[in-house]
Amino acid sequence: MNKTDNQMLVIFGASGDLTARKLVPALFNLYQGRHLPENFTVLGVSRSDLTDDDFRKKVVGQSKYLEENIKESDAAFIDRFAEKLFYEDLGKEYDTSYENLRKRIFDLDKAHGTGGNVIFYLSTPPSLYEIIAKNLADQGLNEEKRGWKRLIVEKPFGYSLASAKALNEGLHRYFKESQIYRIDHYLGKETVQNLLVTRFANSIFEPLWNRNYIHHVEITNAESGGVEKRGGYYDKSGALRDMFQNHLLQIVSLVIMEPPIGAGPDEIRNEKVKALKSLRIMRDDETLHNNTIKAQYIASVINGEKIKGYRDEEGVDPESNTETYAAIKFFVDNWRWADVPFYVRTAKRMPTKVTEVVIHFKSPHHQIFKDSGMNNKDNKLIIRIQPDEGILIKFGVKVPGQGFKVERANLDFYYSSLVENHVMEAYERLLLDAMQGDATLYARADEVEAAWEFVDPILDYWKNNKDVKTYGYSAGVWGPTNADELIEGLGMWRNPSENLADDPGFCVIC
Ligand SMILES: NC(=O)C1=CN([C@@H]2O[C@H](COP(=O)(O)OP(=O)(O)OC[C@H]3O[C@@H](n4cnc5c(N)ncnc54)[C@H](OP(=O)(O)O)[C@@H]3O)[C@@H](O)[C@H]2O)C=CC1
Ligand SMILES: O=C1O[C@H](COP(=O)(O)O)[C@@H](O)[C@H](O)[C@H]1O
Repeated sequence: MNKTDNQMLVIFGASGDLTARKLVPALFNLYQGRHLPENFTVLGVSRSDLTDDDFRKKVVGQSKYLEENIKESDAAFIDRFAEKLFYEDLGKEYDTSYENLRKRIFDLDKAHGTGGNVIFYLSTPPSLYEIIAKNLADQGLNEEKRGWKRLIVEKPFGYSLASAKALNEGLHRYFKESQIYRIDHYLGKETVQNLLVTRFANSIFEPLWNRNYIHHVEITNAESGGVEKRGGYYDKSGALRDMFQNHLLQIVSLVIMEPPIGAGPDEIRNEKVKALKSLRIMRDDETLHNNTIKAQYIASVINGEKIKGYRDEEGVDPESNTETYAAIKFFVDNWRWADVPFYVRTAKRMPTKVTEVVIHFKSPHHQIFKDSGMNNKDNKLIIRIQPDEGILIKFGVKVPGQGFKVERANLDFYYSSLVENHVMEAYERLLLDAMQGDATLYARADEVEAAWEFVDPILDYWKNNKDVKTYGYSAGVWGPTNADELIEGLGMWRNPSENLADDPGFCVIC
C-alpha cells in the first residue's frame, strides 16, 4: 500500500456545492476507512463569511450529504472528524487576502504537524484557476522547500483547445506539471479502471482486441435526469463539452490504447496520449455532417409526470440550441483500429441511467451454421461501467436436440458478487491517490489537449454552420430517431437494459 504523508488539504470554493456534496463526504469515508494520515487538516477557503464552526456545521453537522455515509454513528467520532476542518474567509476579492491565507496555513501546519505538505484543491469557477495559482505562487506557496505542494484542478479544463492550452500555460507558470492533478471523476470509477485490467491482465481478450476480430465499438452514456439546477452552466457547455471531451474520451482512450510497458502514471498516460492523438479528426463539413448528431430533450409526460423541456429549464436560454444529446461516429487511425467504426453517444433525459462499452465482434470467416439462427456479429463483450457494474459475454450455443439450431447465451460477471467491502466512490479514490502523489488516474496536460483537438472541429461546425439541426427528442426515449442513421448498416444502437442481468441471453432467434 502507498504511504500517505501527513498533510493539509486547502479547498478553494469551500462554501460551494461540490465541497459539500462530494469532497467532504469522500474525506469522511476516508476517515472512516482509516485512510487519512495521523496528522491531517482541511482548510476551507472562499469569500463567504463563515467561522470554523459554521463551516463544520454546514459540511458535517447539518449536511444532508453526509448522512448516508455515516456508518459509525458515534457522535464523538463525527466530532473528531469535524475538528479536522477549518475555514478561512478570503473576503470579497479572492486575489487580495493571500498573505493572511499563507499565515493561516503556516499556523495550522505548525499546530497540527502536517509537515509542510499541502494540496490546493481548486473547486471554484474555472475562470479563477490561474489567478489562484498565481496568488499562491506570489506567497511562495508553490515552493517545495519544506514539504511537497500539489494542485488539484476541477473540470471543466478549458472550453476549447485554445482555452485549455492557455490554462495549461497559465498553470505551468506557477506549478510544475508533476504538481498538477486534473480531475476526471470517471477515472476514479472502479469499472473504468477495470478496463485496463480486463485488457491487460488476461490473455483471452487482448489477442482479439483489434481490427481483425472487432467489427465496431459502441459506447453509451445515458442519464435519466435533466440539467437539474445547473442550467446556467450547462447551457454554455452542452453534452459534448460536459461529458464527451473528458469522461467519454477517457474511456475511449482506455479501450483503444496499446499495452503500456508498466502500470506507472507516465507509462499509462503516454499510451493514452498516443491513443487520443490517433483519433481521426473530422475536418470537412461533409464528414462532420455525416458523423455527428446533436439533439435536445423536449417536454413530455413520463408515467403521468410532466417533464420540462430543456429550453424551459431554469438558467437556460429559451431559444437555446445547446445539445443535451450528442452522438459521434469516428475512426482511429492506427495499425490496431484501421477501419473499425466507433459510435459514442451521451445524453440527458434518457429512459435510464447507464454507461456501457460494447465490443461487437466480427462474424466467423466461414459460417458453417449460417441457417441455424445465429446472426452475424452476435458475439459481444459488454462492459457495464454503471450501474449494475459487470461484464457480459454474448455467444452462441447449440439448442439441445436434432440439427444445429443456435441460441444466444450470456456469460456474466457482476462486481457485486466480488466485493463485500466498501467500494471507494470516485472522489474518495482520486483524493487518496493525490494525497499519495499518484497521478495515474489524473489527466495530463497533453491528454487534455489531444482530446480538445478532436472535439474542437465538431464544436466549431455545430456553432458556425446554420444547416446543423438540433433535433428534438421526448424526455424518456433513447434520443432522436435520426441517430440510428449514424449507425446505419448495423441495425441500431443497442438498447441497454436497466440491469445487466436482464440483458436478453437465452432467446431463440429463429
Ligand atoms: N457541483 C458539481 O457537481 C460539480 C462541479 N464541478 C466543478 O467544480 C467547481 C465548483 O463547482 P460547484 O461547487 O458546483 O460551484 P458553486 O457555484 O456551488 O461553488 C463555487 C465556489 O466558488 C466560490 N466562488 C464563486 N464565484 C466566485 C467568484 N466570482 N470569485 C471568487 N469565488 C467565487 C464560491 O464561494 P463564495 O461565493 O463564498 O466565494 C463557492 O465556494 C466548478 O469548476 C465546477 O465546474 C465539476 C463536476 C461536478
Ligand atoms: O461531470 C459530469 O458528470 C455527471 C455524471 O456523472 P456520473 O458519475 O453520475 O455518471 C453529469 O451529470 C454532469 O452533467 C457532468 O458535469
